[in-house]
Amino acid sequence: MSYFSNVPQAPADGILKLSVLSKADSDANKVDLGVGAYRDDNGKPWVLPVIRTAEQRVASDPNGNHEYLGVGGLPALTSGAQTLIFGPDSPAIREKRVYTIQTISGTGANMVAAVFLKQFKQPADAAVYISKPTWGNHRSILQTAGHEVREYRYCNYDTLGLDIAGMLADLRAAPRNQIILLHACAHNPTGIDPTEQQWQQIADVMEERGHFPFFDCAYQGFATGDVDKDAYAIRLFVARGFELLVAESFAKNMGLYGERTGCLHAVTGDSALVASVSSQLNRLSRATISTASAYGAKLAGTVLQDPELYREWVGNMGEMSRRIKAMREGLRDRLRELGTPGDWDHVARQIGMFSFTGLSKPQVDVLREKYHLYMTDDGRISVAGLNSRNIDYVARAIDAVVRGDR
Ligand SMILES: Cc1ncc(COP(=O)(O)O)c(C=O)c1O
Repeated sequence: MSYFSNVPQAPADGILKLSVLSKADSDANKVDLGVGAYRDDNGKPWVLPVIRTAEQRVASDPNGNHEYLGVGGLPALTSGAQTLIFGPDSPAIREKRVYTIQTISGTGANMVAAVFLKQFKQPADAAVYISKPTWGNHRSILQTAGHEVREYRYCNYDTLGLDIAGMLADLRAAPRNQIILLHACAHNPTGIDPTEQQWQQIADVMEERGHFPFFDCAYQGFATGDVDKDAYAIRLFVARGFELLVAESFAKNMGLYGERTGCLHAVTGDSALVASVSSQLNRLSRATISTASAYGAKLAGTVLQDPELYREWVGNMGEMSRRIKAMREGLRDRLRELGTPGDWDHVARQIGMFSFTGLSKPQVDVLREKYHLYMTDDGRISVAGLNSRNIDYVARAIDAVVRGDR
């Protein structure tokens, strides 16, 4: 009998399966609205112009690019990332209450946070609460680290808006001192974020119940086009005195998908605790990956540290965000023109890279099989995959399935 005979087949990852199906489809009309990667109007990956400049700078580095960074990562990245998340005037940075470690993109940051929390959470049996729905990998990461995972209500599936009453009720009803995973901005998969006032309500309930905030920030700059506005929730929680963790990814907002560049930030209430917290995060990193990779960190670090490149980056993101908004409004307008049954305003109202269309699994299947249009089974589309050449086709295909095409 094989040593591996007790290994069951793992459930397929929805997004990866979709991307395999889409790659294998050679139809001329194919539209891939699955993966959340930024595309240009020709459907090709868009390399940010500022990253092209950073590439030239890094290539001319006289010290070469193959040096080992050492545990903790590249200081230019970790310090720049700290300012980006917490703001230039952050009390937590000024009072030296933050430790930042470089990670393998946002996924690695989530995993280091999950393992750290499993070892040190108080109480030891605290569960981690995730939004319903959330990024599919959250549950997998948290369970792999050994956490009990529970859900709080988030999406109102009738209006495709935020179920703030349900969310607050679930955070209130949870036992005290639980860990609450929150999307900092541009919620994946729904494209629905709390307003500033709703974030304050969330903070009120979390404070009342002693919950610990664990922010996942994978799309800073994608919600409003402004990195500072998109950090509102995190900065609010810090200003209100919460201790917290933030997982940060540069995959989307710098277009560094393949470089796997990210950070994990820990904010403590007391600077004296940073020494022990950082020693444990360094140990976890050392035990799993030693240290994250250098090249993407140098690119992102260069952009974050150079005021001129930083301004250019903000401009690039503004451009991305305007294009996504135009595509959202374009899709809504076309569906309205076609008289497609249903209220499609939510597509324009939602934010970030993703939208919840409200289409059903059977409708999603017909769109894929008959129209070569790829979206996840829950009806989520990556708006970044729309462009001026495919948007009419997408609207007509959606119109057909909504009217009952099978
Ligand atoms: C909510 C959320 N968190 C984290 C990630 C991790 O991204 P990456 O590991 O590519 O940085 C993603 C990517 O899809 C995401 O949507």
